Amino acid sequence: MQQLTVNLDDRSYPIHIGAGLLDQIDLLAPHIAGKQVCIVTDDTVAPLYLERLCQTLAGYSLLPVILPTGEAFKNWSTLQQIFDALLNARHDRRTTLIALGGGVVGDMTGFAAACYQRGVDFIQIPTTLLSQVDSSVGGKTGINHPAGKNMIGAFYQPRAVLIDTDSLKTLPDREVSAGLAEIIKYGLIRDSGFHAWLEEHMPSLRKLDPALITEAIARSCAIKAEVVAADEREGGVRAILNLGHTFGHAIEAHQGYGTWLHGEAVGAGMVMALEMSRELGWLPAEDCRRGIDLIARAGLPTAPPRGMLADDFRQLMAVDKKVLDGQLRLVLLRQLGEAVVTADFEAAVLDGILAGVGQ
Ligand SMILES: NC(=O)c1ccc[n+]([C@@H]2O[C@H](COP(=O)([O-])OP(=O)(O)OC[C@H]3O[C@@H](n4cnc5c(N)ncnc54)[C@H](O)[C@@H]3O)[C@@H](O)[C@H]2O)c1
Ligand SMILES: O=C(O)C(=O)C[C@@H](O)[C@H](O)[C@H](O)COP(=O)(O)O
Ligand SMILES: [Zn+2]
Repeated sequence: MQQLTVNLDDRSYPIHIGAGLLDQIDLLAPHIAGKQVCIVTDDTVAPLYLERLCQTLAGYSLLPVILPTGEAFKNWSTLQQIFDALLNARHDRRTTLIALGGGVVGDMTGFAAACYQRGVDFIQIPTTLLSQVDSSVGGKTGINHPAGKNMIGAFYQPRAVLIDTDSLKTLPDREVSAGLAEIIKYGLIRDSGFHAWLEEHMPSLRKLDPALITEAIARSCAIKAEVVAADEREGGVRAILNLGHTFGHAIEAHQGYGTWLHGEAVGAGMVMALEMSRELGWLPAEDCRRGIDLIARAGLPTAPPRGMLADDFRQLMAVDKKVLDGQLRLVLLRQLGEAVVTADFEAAVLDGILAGVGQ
């Protein structure tokens, strides 16, 4: 088992990574203050892992809450189901919420924990590759709005993150590719050596080779933990974790949440960001080609959906959370492994990128 730490002073927390961790009560118990535990999951993950987690937590008073699966349900009415269950079962301020599932369950459980009785503890047990390398770490929680992704939420850190790599065995290939999008992101924004390592091992990573995927998870979590520790509430550098997301979130909202997976939209969005960085004369053409090749080799889309027009992008990108005083800011690359967050680009270059969409 490996352990990393997200360093945030008195709110620091461990990330445990290994096989079979779902059975290890000693990793969970230190982070559960009271007797009440509410396990939030979805109706795909529940039949796979809920029973096992309940057995691990047999000494506690357990309240399972099973939400409908998918991005389309990351909204107010699903969130309300969590509050209803907690109130009906008289959970008090010492309750601990546990998110057992992918990023949708994690984001909603974290937001519920941030709001319930003005804040209770929560633990992340991520079960998708994407949630293991990204969403379970860093404390961004929230729900979608029809007008834009993750528009309502809070920064609220978990007490611990427990990554059981065995849970990946049941993950569909399409979800593996979606997770690889965020892994590729880390190399592109922060670590060219990691990018080269991913180029070398992509076929085995897609097959979830146990040693390699564990290393990819640990390296990804280490980068995310470092960026979050430097800038918890995205006042500056944390925004580099948004590479491809301004385009990607627009794709998700335009297509209808859940039609394109988050990771797929980020894959296509990163291609747009890479191409824009090259067109600005910042990113060498060879680096751009390598980035796009790796995204394609991960089984991800490299172009936005047909039929999504430049104006669709413009409208949805205008509500991106990085927009300040009406000015769009994008995450772009100077070279492989070095990202910048900037509004300082020629509008014509973005026009050129958007002129190519819709075909
Ligand atoms: N908070 C953050 O920092 C952050 C970072 C990245 C993404 N996100 C959010 O995370 C969400 C995407 O997360 P996701 O890709 O995990 O999607 P998801 O939660 O929808 O899970 C994907 C699918 O896999 C299923 N599943 C989960 N674990 C499984 C397993 N072990 N075996 C089989 N099936 C399993 C789920 O039921 C679902 O159908 C988006 O809403 C995105 O905005 C948040
Ligand atoms: O943790 C972050 O910061 C990220 O930006 C990680 C992203 O992968 C993730 O999709 C996040 O939810 C996007 O945040 P948002 O603030 O753009 O909604
Ligand atoms: Zn993301």
